[in-house]
Amino acid sequence: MSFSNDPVVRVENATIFQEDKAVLSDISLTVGKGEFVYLIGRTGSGKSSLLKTLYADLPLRLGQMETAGFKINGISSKKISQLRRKIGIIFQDFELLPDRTVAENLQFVMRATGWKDRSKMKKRMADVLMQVGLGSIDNKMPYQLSGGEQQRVVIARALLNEPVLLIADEPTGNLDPEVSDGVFKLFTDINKSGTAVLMGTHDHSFIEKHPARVLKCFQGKLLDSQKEEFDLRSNY
Ligand SMILES: Nc1ncnc2c1ncn2[C@@H]1O[C@H](COP(=O)(O)OP(=O)(O)OP(=O)(O)O)[C@@H](O)[C@H]1O
Repeated sequence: MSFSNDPVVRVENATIFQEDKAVLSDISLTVGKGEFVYLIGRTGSGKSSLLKTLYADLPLRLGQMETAGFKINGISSKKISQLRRKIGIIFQDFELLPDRTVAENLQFVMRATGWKDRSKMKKRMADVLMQVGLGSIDNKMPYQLSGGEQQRVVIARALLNEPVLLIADEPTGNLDPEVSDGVFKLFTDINKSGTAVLMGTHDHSFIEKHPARVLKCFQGKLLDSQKEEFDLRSNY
């Protein structure tokens, strides 16, 4: 049974693997409802591997993990679909279907997640596009949008089912600095409305502009600014 103030992420003594290699060993953490958490670390330190394990894209082989109330250990494919409805996942590459309009991209996810009523779908689409600062671009194709606009559509798509947690892996990595700032601010706005955000990033200027808890992958361990002091700016 899930209680409303349960953490959205709970990890106990987990080891994160890529094939047979332990990338992060014996890590434990919780992320509370509505928290904003950065995940940093040098390239190859294990950020994406940890995030992928949290959304059940990499198997969890050692330790305990729960994401949005779903036990990740031995999770079935049916439960993975249910989990993905409770969380939003955003990557560096915008990952829109290139041959479909914005509306069709959003409808595709809605149909796959059980929406049927056309007028409710239309309303929800308008709401999420408004939330990410996009007006009536429903009929545009992805190639007609800038990188920043495409990423906003991706974020809108992630918000369709009112996720309790957004997992973002380097979401501004392919954007110009000015555009990045706008997209980053969107994450802080979404967080203010109650959604927890776990964001992997190389952009340390965000941490200065919007200080929050920082997790750092470092030499096979996960450091946590709530528990210990470390250099937030350096990747080493
Ligand atoms: N598909 C894969 N198969 C095997 N090893 C992998 C795979 N993906 C990543 N790795 C290895 O796992 C380790 C952690 O990689 P990971 O992608 O999690 O790091 P990261 O911190 O997200 O890096 P970046 O900042 O470059 O995205 C690295 O040594 C990497 O080479």
